Amino acid sequence: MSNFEFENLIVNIPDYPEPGVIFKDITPLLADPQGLAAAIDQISDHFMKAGITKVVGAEARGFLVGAPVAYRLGAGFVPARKPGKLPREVYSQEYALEYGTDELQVHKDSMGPDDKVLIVDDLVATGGTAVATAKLIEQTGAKIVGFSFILELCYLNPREEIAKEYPQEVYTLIDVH
Ligand SMILES: O=P(O)(O)OC[C@H]1O[C@H](OP(=O)(O)OP(=O)(O)O)[C@H](O)[C@@H]1O
Ligand SMILES: Nc1ncnc2[nH]cnc12
Repeated sequence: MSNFEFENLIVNIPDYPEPGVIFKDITPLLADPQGLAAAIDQISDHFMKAGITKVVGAEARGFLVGAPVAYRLGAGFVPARKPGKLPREVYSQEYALEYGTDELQVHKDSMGPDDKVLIVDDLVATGGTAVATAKLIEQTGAKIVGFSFILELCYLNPREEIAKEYPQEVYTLIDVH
C-alpha cells in the first residue's frame, strides 16, 4: 500500500463550470509519473484478489483510470459511453450530475452473468454517475463487486447515495471533506 501524497496534485478551481461548484482538477495527478502509478497501483492492489473479470469506466475521465486498472487486474475494460457513441445495440441509463443531467450506455454484449465487475472513475461527487453505471451493469446480468474512485467529495454524501441501492464496497484514495 502506498503512502503517496495525492492531495498536492489536485487543483481546486472555484466556480467552475458554474457558480458554487469547486472543480477538482486531476490533470496534474495524471501528468505526474509517480502519482499516476501510485493511484493505479493502489486501486488495482486493493481488488487484486477479488476475481474481477471486467472494469467499467464512465466517459470520459473514467476511461483514464479504468483501462490501466483493468490491465493491472488482468481484466477486460468496458467503456460506459455518452449517447450515440457506441455502434451496436446498447443498454441506456439517464442520471443527474452535480451540474446537469446526462445518459450513459454500454454495449449489450459487453458483459454478462459470468462477469464480476469493478466500477471505477476519477472522482465521485453526487454518486449519480456511479449508480447509473451500476444500473447499466445490472441490465447485462453481470455481478457488481465494488466501486473505486481516486477522489471522493464526501460533502456531497456519495457513499450514502450509492449505499441506498448498492451494498458493495466503495474504495477511494482521497477523501475531500
Ligand atoms: O458523482 P457524480 O455527481 O455523478 O459526478 C462524477 C462524474 O462527473 C465527472 O464526469 P463528467 O460527467 O463531468 O464528464 P467527463 O468525464 O467527460 O468530464 C467525473 O469524471 C465523474 O464521472
Ligand atoms: N466538483 C467536481 N470536480 C471535478 N469533477 C466533477 N464531476 C462532478 N463534480 C465534479
